[in-house]
Amino acid sequence: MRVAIIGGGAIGLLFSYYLKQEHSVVLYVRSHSQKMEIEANGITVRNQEGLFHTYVQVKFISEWEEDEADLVIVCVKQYQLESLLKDMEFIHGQPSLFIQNGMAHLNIIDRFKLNHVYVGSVEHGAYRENGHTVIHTGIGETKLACYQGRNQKIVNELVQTSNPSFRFCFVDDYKGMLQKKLVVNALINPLTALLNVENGMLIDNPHYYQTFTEMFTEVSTILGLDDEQLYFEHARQICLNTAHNQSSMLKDLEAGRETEIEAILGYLIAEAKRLQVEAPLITALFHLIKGKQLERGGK
Ligand SMILES: NC(=O)C1=CN([C@@H]2O[C@H](COP(=O)(O)OP(=O)(O)OC[C@H]3O[C@@H](n4cnc5c(N)ncnc54)[C@H](OP(=O)(O)O)[C@@H]3O)[C@@H](O)[C@H]2O)C=CC1
Ligand SMILES: CC(C)(CO)C(=O)C(=O)O
Repeated sequence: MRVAIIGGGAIGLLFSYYLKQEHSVVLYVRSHSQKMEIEANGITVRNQEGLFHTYVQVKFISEWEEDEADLVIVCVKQYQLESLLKDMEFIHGQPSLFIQNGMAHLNIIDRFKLNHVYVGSVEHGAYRENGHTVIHTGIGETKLACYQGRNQKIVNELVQTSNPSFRFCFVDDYKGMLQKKLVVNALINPLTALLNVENGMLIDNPHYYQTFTEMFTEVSTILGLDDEQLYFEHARQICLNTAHNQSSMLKDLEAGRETEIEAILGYLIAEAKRLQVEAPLITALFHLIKGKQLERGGK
């Protein structure tokens, strides 16, 4: 399959490396220096087993040619999506997979009226060390679901990608899949970022855990979750499994980057308003994260 990957960040590099093993991959980046770096060094992945390299074709996003891919995997952050889709009208007709955390990207996708859309929930952990190196910190799987249109052949080709360190699995219910990840990110990311603690501390410290459970009550009410216990246990378990990780939001704040707070709590607050449900705790956390971003020179 011909796969186009947009964005050479942590996830874009990770997907490029693993998918290159079985597919034809073109990685689209926007900076000249990153293009040169990848052309010179290839892509390097570091995981528990060592350092691995591969070479992929790399192009500027401005060099996109129509019908160049069977599947476009969009690996930019949620807050970068709108301007990408505005600039790249030509990808609108192509089967595309969006892997952003949170659920706010669905509103953006809806506005652009794309034809064949898959959404994904990435359970890997990764961060970019430099323009061509990604550290694969946690091996999980990528869940895929159909959002608009359906081309089972494309999904099957990904599901059949056989590397045990990079599995895909198809799920029927896109909403349940995204909500499950949203609950995890809503409970873990803002609290760890504000408290400056590793994920496991939210369970170990009884005061933080109390807040974690109160946040869950608010999130669950907004999302109207049926099987509350299942969602709560899932989030608690991820916290334990990633006990020594720093959440992506904590890392973003520390590095002075914009966070994905709008995609996570911003989405939930908008839902709460729409449903006329009170959400004082997550609203406070939302503003505290926005405040921290401002303090560090962001928006
Ligand atoms: N990292 C992780 O472990 C996980 C991430 N995710 C999700 O994956 C998404 C991507 O995350 P991550 O890879 O960490 O983020 P990064 O910030 O590392 O990567 C985003 C990349 O997109 C590039 N980009 C932005 N706009 C454009 C554009 N118009 N054209 C071309 N490239 C563009 C950026 O380029 P530049 O470098 O030039 O700014 C950057 O390299 C997020 O939404 C996140 O929620 C989900 C699960 C785990
Ligand atoms: C699962 C978790 C919370 C792991 O840190 C994550 O997805 C993130 O940090 O964004």
